[in-house]
Amino acid sequence: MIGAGAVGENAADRVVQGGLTAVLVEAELVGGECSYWACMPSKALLRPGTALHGAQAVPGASEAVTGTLDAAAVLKGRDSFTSHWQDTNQVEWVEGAGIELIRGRARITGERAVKVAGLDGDDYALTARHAVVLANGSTPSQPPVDGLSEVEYWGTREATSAKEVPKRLGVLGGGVAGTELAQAFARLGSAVTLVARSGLLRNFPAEAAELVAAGLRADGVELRVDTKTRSVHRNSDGSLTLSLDGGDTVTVDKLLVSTGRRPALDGLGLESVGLSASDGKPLAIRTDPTGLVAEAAGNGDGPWLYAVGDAAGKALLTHQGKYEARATGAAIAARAKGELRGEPEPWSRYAQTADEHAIPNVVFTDPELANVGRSLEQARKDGYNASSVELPIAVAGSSLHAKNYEGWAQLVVDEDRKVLLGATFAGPDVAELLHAATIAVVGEVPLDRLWHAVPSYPTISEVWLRLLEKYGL
Ligand SMILES: Cc1cc2nc3c(=O)[nH]c(=O)nc-3n(C[C@H](O)[C@H](O)[C@H](O)COP(=O)(O)OP(=O)(O)OC[C@H]3O[C@@H](n4cnc5c(N)ncnc54)[C@H](O)[C@@H]3O)c2cc1C
Ligand SMILES: NC(=O)c1ccc[n+]([C@@H]2O[C@H](COP(=O)([O-])OP(=O)(O)OC[C@H]3O[C@@H](n4cnc5c(N)ncnc54)[C@H](O)[C@@H]3O)[C@@H](O)[C@H]2O)c1
Repeated sequence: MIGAGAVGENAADRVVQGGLTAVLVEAELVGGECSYWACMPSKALLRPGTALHGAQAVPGASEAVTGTLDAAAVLKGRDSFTSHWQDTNQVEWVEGAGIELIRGRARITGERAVKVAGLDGDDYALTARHAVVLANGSTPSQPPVDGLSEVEYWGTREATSAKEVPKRLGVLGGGVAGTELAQAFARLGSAVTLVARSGLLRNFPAEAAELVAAGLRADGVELRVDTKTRSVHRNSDGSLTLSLDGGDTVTVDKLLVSTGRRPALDGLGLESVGLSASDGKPLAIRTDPTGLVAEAAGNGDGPWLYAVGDAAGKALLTHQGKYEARATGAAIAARAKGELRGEPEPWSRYAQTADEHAIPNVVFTDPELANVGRSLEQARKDGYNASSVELPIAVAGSSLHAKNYEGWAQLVVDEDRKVLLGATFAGPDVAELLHAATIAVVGEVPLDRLWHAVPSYPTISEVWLRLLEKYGL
């Protein structure tokens, strides 16, 4: 396994559980991006603000919570969630799971052959008996903004590990990372301006994204959407000035650039197994449902090169990468034992079938945005005879949850089979509603049976009943 992030760890674990041996090669910290610079620290920065705002929205409790966030305590809590950027516990887990660890940077030198430049100064040449798995994550993209490469700016690593809260923070990019971190820092006390060349959270239904935008505005974030950033320059006092299309400028003390990520495929030696970039585009790979890399030399004769998680580029999310890793690890072990030949059955334990139908996504802003499966547009594009039903979330559970609760929900229905293709919820604390939708999509639960899944009264889940009623059940 090249890369000991959450995904590599899971692939190695499954392989060992399947009776094989596994070596994890890690160039930085065991646990990867999610543990130290992504999911965990960003959620640790967001959660205190959500808890405080949640209490402030409940009459009776709001009178008791009249202060603001303690930024120093929030940063301290974040430090604890990242184990102070030490991977001792994760290394213990790896050893306990019977997995070998080599610290160093790996590259592929041929079929089943990996060379590691060890952090101890030694080189290691490894030959896999069965498989090599790319689980080495993704790298941030740098947008083509004049002057950006000449100034110091924050990526998500610097933002999630920040030791201080900047007075003025600029955020470039209106995706998930930009939106979450803009709100986290606004609530910690920064004056935040978020510049997005298109809208905010464009991959989600507009009604849901608009609720998040309203939440950010309420926290004082200045949103400059549909605005291109032309250039950036550094001023003599160290601040940075962004020049926007239309002539406006924004001056900030720190600039976070969060304009997407792509699989980290450069410098991995993939050209040695016939995989190279063409037409001036970055190298891209395709994987089958077991994670097997298409067109890698030798994969046709005896499957050996797999990619999972961010490196595979199907879904840049920890939980989905770990799911891919479980399927791939199981497939490698089964192929080694001759229990699996060719492609596996969809929805079997060797196949990453949910990647095609049900990727759950939560944006941990306040309000939250939670989504699984296909949007109406995607469903129609993919050839489904799809319809949708949507509603504001206004049930007894939501009105009890917070004063002036505002939320929105949508179900996307396959009209031919009368099953759900997707669902979206936006509103305070809707993330926990998502798994019910994921189960309904993965289980292809017929709507007339879903009707019998009665939501408890008074919970926010009662919106399910309202949606099904509006659909006509
Ligand atoms: C700010 C932010 C917040 C996020 N929040 C969430 C969230 O809340 N929920 C969620 O599901 N996802 C979230 N994500 C996405 C999530 O972090 C990734 O999907 C996840 O980390 C991918 O795991 P991975 O194991 O594939 O890659 P990584 O975690 O990147 O691990 C890859 C590992 O490979 C190592 N490596 C790379 N190249 C080599 C090499 N040549 N040799 C040896 N080792 C190598 C790296 O050092 C790294 O440790 C967030 C991302 C960001 C940026
Ligand atoms: N809660 C979560 O699960 C969570 C949180 C943060 C990040 N992530 C994952 O990490 C990955 C990276 O996050 P992200 O927000 O950087 O990526 P993203 O793909 O979600 O958003 C990137 C944003 O940058 C914009 N952009 C791209 N090029 C630009 C340019 N040249 N100028 C201006 N804007 C530009 C895009 O329009 C988009 O709005 C995502 O794939 C996401 O799935 C997940």
